[in-house]
Amino acid sequence: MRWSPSFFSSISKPFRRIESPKQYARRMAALPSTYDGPVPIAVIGGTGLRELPGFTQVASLSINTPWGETSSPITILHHQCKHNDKTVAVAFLSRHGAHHQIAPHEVPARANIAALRSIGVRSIIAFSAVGSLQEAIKPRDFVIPDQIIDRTKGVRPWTYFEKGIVAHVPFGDPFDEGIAKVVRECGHSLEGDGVVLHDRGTIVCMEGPQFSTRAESNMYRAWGGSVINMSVLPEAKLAREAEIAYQMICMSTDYDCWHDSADVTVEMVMGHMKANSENARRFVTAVLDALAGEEHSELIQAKHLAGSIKFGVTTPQPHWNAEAKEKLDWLFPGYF
Ligand SMILES: CSC[C@H]1O[C@H](OP(=O)(O)O)[C@H](O)[C@@H]1O
Ligand SMILES: Nc1ncnc2[nH]cnc12
Repeated sequence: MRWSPSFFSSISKPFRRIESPKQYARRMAALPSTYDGPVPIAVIGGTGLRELPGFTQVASLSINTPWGETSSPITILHHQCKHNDKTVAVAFLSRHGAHHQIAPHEVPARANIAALRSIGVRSIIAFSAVGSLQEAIKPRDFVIPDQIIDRTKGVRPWTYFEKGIVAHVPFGDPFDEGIAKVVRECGHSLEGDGVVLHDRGTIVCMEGPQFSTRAESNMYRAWGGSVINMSVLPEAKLAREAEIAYQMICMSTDYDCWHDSADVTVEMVMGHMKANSENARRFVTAVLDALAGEEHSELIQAKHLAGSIKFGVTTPQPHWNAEAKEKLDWLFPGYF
């Protein structure tokens, strides 16, 4: 069997021994633990995407935030751009941990987003395995969602503004249209080459970890849902509060349970992820190539969001709780 670099590390190398936590820790420890250069873009990997093979790992950062530790070390990858031969640094974080040991409701999203911001990240491309709620969105199709319906149950911490400092941010368009436009162009450039892309869609974020009942699945369809996952929230809300441009790329892995075909199982999700791994790898590479272009330098710095949170804070500064302020100062150094 010929070996080829694979996007989904463990599942797509069935004959390779699964790396133990100790071996992973040793591999990470061998990398430098600091990185000096700018890192404006991050990729958050989800189910089946725990690393980004094919990119050179140059550092592994362990960042402890006021909201705890991140899901996994943040690896810094060097990416050689196709168009201008420029090398860009990209941060990578595995949402469910290096060994998929973190359940959707346990993901430390506040720590993840805060840590990424602390190293300079201002744009996030988040990957997710999703169930399809529409016949036209077939397993292995990609969807670039533009709306979200929140069906989480309030068990996940979802804001940085609490305990004495109140703020409200606009969330009418939960994803970043500027980044989405680039992502859609990249997806379309790969069409006809095995990639099928749906430009828009509403993603339902359910609590999990159990999949939906058939009645729920049918209700989400009646609401106009296109796809369903367990992880776009609170990630997208926290990114907005942190003034980070955020866009999710969804890959359909099943028809959820509303469909006549077999009910969704983890095996089904993993099977489709594995089968489409090369397309997903090409998609993310194309997006990173495009975003590295000079014409997108303001976009990836999220200049359009910079300073926006200041208009959302309703608590007058003299009344701020000292502990809450200390945490916010970590997120926004020198800002307030
Ligand atoms: C293993 S199926 C359910 C699981 O898959 C998705 O994960 P992610 O969004 O991180 O790719 C979904 O949200 C659930 O967490
Ligand atoms: N059917 C489904 N429901 C929720 N999350 C999912 N992730 C992948 N498939 C899913």
